[in-house]
Amino acid sequence: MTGQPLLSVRDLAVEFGHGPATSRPVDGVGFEVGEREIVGIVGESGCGKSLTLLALLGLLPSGGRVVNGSITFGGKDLRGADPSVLRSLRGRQVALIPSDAGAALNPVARVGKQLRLSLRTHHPELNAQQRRGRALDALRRARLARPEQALAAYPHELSGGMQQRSAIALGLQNEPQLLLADEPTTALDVSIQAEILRLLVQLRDELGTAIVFVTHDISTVREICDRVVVMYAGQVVEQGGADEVLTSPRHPYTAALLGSVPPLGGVPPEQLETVSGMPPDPAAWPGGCRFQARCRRFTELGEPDACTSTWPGSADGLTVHAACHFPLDDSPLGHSPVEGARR
Ligand SMILES: Nc1ncnc2c1ncn2[C@@H]1O[C@H](COP(=O)(O)OP(=O)(O)OP(=O)(O)O)[C@@H](O)[C@H]1O
Repeated sequence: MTGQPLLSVRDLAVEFGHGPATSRPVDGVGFEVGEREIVGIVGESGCGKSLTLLALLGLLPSGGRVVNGSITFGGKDLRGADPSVLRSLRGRQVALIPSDAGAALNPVARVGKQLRLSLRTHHPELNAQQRRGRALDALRRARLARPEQALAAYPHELSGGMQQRSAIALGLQNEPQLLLADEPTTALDVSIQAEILRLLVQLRDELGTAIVFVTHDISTVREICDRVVVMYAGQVVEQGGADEVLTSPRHPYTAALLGSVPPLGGVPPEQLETVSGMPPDPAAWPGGCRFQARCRRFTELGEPDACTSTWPGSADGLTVHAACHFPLDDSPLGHSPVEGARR
């Protein structure tokens, strides 16, 4: 990344509950997103990916609060920002696309009306005809085959893929600088998933929108992301260029995650690796490295004290190399010394 990042997150922490019932599912997350960059946040279910995105926009679920860290977007501090500032930012400069397009679209309003309403909020200077034109353009840009028809349709009259394209059109029609996409393809068929991923890359190329793409599926990161942030148990354990991290992972967790997907372009092995065991509980994080209980390298090295006593990441959460006391060397992936158990 050259120059100032568009988005900079440092040491972000989110808590729920109080007293002994306090949990901290996001605990010291740091990463940056440059202009026009596609950054993938990847990790198993429950590692804190969605909460990280929601915290950026001040949209945490009830009871959730940001208790530490900084969020800077376009040079402005978002953590301390007034709710009205965040409201005007959302949909205009930053758009959020959830995994379930149904959640982004109002089921009782025609798609065209929803697009026009959002335009009216963010571009009051446009007249009705201009709004209709812009809405149609947004649907065309999202590659909806029959945009006029989609404009007049209720969401339930559209297929899952068309709904997701409409949600993308809604998110991108105000040409935001940053798009936050939370598992935008999980609810879709595999062939449609690939089309939506291609669409996101095309839109970045056409509009210059930076994208933070959240997924538990590391193979989609391979396809579209410039950089990758690997999260485990509320923390960033590794981040860097997607090619570098995915071909030469340094954190045993990244290597184990990669063992659970077929090799790119290669013949899938008879059995995929999986990461054995369960992640720890956000209400009772273990000391030291949180991956230790599932890490084969920890066992192979005779359970070194460092792993149980000290967090190996950086203090501001911006772990560029692996947050591991005994990272893997730079040998290309193939036979990682740390693999999950066989299924
Ligand atoms: N409303 C809530 N109240 C309390 N804890 C919550 C709440 N929402 C989420 N959590 C906790 O935060 C953890 C992280 O949730 P988050 O949704 O960010 O995970 P994720 O990595 O996005 O998972 P997934 O891939 O399944 O969406 C969860 O495991 C859960 O323990």
